[in-house]
Amino acid sequence: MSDAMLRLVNVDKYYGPLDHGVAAVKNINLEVEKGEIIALLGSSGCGKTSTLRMVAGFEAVSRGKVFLSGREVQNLPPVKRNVAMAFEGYSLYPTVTVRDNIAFALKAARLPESEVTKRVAEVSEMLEITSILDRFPSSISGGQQQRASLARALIRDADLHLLDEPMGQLEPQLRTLLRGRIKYYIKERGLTAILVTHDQTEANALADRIAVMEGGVLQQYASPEEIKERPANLFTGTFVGEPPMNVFPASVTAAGGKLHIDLRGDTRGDLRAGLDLIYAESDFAQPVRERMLGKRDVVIGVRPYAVHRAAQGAAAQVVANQWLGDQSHIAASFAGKSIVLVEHDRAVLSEGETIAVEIRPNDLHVFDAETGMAMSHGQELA
Ligand SMILES: Nc1ncnc2c1ncn2[C@@H]1O[C@H](COP(=O)(O)OP(=O)(O)OP(=O)(O)O)[C@@H](O)[C@H]1O
Repeated sequence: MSDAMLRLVNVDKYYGPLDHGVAAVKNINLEVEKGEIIALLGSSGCGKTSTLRMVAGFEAVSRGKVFLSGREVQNLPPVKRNVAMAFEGYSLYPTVTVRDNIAFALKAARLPESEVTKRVAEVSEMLEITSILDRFPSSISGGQQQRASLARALIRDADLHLLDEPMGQLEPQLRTLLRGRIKYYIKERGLTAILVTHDQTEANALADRIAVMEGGVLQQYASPEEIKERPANLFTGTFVGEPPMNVFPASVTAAGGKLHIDLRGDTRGDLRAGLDLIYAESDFAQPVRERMLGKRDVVIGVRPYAVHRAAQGAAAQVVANQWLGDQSHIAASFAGKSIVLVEHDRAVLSEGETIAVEIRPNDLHVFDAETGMAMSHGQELA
């Protein structure tokens, strides 16, 4: 057996009868090593909170096993699992001050007074709540309550820290500041944490590995870089990355030493239909080429920052050009759909202007149109 801090083995969650109720989590397998920060990332209803609550013990596991620090815990109540939690709605005790709320677990564990004082000061400074320590929960804002609740969880010695949207109520500037500090705090103390978020920037900034979920199914579990560079399927490819990956249904054929990637246009509206991207066969490594040719229907994906304007490119008409202060986002009609380009300089382009865009072989992600699974990334097989 591995010595992972947390191990989920074939875990299902049904609300209602097994196999017939609402299937919120389907056959999840996940391992978290000691000292790791993991983000459960996905859109609303994908099952991330249900997963976290099963680990905490607030929701019963319908099927499968949960191991924490080597112990099988799925039948143990939350207090027996040695996990610390900051959950939305997991409220502070209203009758004691913020300071006593934060210190509660340490006092219960009979830590020396000086140690409690030191730790409360550290975590409060880190989360910018020192000035409200003597207030009662009812007299502080939602964002302050959230930080107090986070402090109460982070201060604890526990095998695992579970944080459900811990910064959901904070304004963007504060979130950005605290993200870095929370990561440092967790890493410095060697804590192991699972964070639930629907915010990919937060997941990328905080997590060592991201578990991307959709429809109750774990889609990919990998480092932020790996997920960006080698998305396991079309869902992960288009869900992670901002702006999202451009995707085009296509078919691939070879003739006369050339590889034709025929992007099938969407012929509705006044967008142009279809476009044939032509490459030399030798532009692609043989295994990649063979895999592409072996499938009738594929989906081609290319990240917005990998779409370049070039003298010899395929025609696209600019629909919008936005300067965001540090990069330009250009949307253009292309191959009967639209394509987005990101450029680091301020692009001087007006609506309706024709540009030529180039998509390099090394930047192509190819997915199986039928299953959505990745087939290749650039010159490597998936
Ligand atoms: N108590 C419940 N009873 C019945 N169905 C539930 C219950 N809690 C959650 N669900 C359903 O289970 C699925 C997964 O919900 P879950 O809360 O785990 O998703 P989530 O990804 O955390 O979403 P959010 O970000 O909106 O909290 C959803 O379809 C949801 O409607």
